[in-house]
Amino acid sequence: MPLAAAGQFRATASLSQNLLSCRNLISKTVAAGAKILFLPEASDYLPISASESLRLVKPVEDNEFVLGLQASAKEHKLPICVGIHEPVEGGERVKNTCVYITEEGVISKRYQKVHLFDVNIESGPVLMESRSVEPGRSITPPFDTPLGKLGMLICFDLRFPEISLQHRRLGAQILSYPSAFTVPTGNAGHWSTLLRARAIETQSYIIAPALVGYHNEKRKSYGHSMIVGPWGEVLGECSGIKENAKPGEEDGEEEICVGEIDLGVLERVRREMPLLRRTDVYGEI
Ligand SMILES: O=C(O)CNC(=O)[C@H](CS)NC(=O)CCC(=O)C(=O)O
Repeated sequence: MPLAAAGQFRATASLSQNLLSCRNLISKTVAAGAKILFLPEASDYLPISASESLRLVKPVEDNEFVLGLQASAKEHKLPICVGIHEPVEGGERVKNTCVYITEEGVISKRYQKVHLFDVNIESGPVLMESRSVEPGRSITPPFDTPLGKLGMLICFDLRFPEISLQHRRLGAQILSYPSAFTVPTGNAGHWSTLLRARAIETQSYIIAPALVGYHNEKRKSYGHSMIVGPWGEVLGECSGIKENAKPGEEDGEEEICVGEIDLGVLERVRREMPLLRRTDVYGEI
């Protein structure tokens, strides 16, 4: 059965350093024999502020990180699905997107994050993503990949079951959630609980590559990249941020986890437990 890989690393504001980390993840993916590599949200750079993001953002044609990944995808005939930033024309904000790079090294699909992470939690985190990011307005319908039909979502989208159910209705078999999950929400169990819930209720494979460790003085991520099967079982998981991690330390090793994507298992789960909606009772959600 074909394997999917989810890659995990500690992104910084350096595109060239992040490319080196991702190239290392590509080598590990090729060595493991996996057929697609999924990389986290904001793999190109994790900015310390909105102004740094505006300074670093470039169209994909000029983005050394994306161009580097495209070359590697082509070299290894390895499709790569990766979270990046893209400019908004004449705007003061950027797009938080996920692009699918084919084994020919071509960007064939793109999704712009629809739900933005604006939170103010007393015990942390305080993040206002909408200050620097323009929200997307549409779903990218599920499309064919060597592993099955893929629906692309991003991080905070994970908390909104409606969008994943819509992907299922449109034919998705695999949902990807490239992420940079915060440590407090991860520690509260939200990450693994929500990923497994989305897998169980959509009866789909969930692939969730995540950033890990300290990105700068102010920002750190939870890690625990995960691949979950349509029965809710965790097929592969990376390690989490170290308990005593400090900014600037090499606390986020590059790591992949893999999972077998077996569409026969998926069809069986869907056949054995049909989830027929009672929209006559509660309407289409
Ligand atoms: O685009 C960038 O620069 C990076 N983007 C992110 O890190 C985003 C927005 S701040 N992070 C999340 O959505 C975390 C959600 C989360 O942690 C939760 O739902 O609990």
